Amino acid sequence: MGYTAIIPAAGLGKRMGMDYNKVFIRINEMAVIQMTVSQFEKDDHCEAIYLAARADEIESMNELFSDSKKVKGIFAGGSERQDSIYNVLKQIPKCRYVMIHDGARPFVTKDTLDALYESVKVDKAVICGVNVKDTIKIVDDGLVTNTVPRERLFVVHTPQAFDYDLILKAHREARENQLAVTDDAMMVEELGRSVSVVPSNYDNIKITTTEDLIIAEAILQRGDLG
Ligand SMILES: Nc1ccn([C@@H]2O[C@H](COP(=O)(O)OP(=O)(O)OP(=O)(O)O)[C@@H](O)[C@H]2O)c(=O)n1
Ligand SMILES: O=P(O)(O)OC[C@@H](O)[C@@H](O)[C@@H](O)CO
Repeated sequence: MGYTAIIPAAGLGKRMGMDYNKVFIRINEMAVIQMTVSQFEKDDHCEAIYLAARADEIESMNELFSDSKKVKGIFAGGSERQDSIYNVLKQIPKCRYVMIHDGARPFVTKDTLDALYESVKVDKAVICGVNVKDTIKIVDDGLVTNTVPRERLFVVHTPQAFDYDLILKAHREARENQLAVTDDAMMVEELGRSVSVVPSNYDNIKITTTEDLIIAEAILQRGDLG
């Protein structure tokens, strides 16, 4: 038994400042979204991939993945990331486990996918991330009010892996309660359910601003992505 991947790619990429969606930016001839999807194509545990795309980009997305054996559906996204994911979740065939992964994170590795997959079979809700490298302070009106002990601080990445029934319920309740979230695990936390954590790595960046494109080129040039 494997998992189904849900990849939201229906954003605007406003912070990238380009006049098109950042997931279509090509680095070394390959669009970011193609790189992201290829990491799941290579993973034997991944049984199917579903994407969320902006309504006017579904056709281009279909063309990009017309030869894919695993991309089984591309659905219209919504106005927020969580709307895009819900729209996919409610339309896909019921499955045991899902991994939800940003279309804009092309460097997820097999190690991270394996750690999430092994853990979700036991824990039902699992995220990945890395330790904070910098000192973190709370600043109010330009003044430091607190320095937060960083040992317990974690930078959260995707994929996030869930039991399908649990994440569907979490999304439904979040919608009912108009809960705005920045990741999927927050909705599971809101249900009072525990969420476990496995390591990601510092390469698993989200392509968000132009600086990230320079890092992305460097990672690709290194040529050792797992
Ligand atoms: N309504 C939305 C918003 C975001 N996403 C996707 O969610 C992922 C992570 O979101 P983020 O980096 O915030 O992307 P954008 O919303 O495109 O970026 P920005 O906030 O700069 O516009 C991206 O792959 C993006 O395409 C989505 O599917 N639907
Ligand atoms: O807050 P942003 O819009 O940059 O990103 C939202 C999510 O994609 C992001 O929080 C997850 O990738 C987990 O970090």
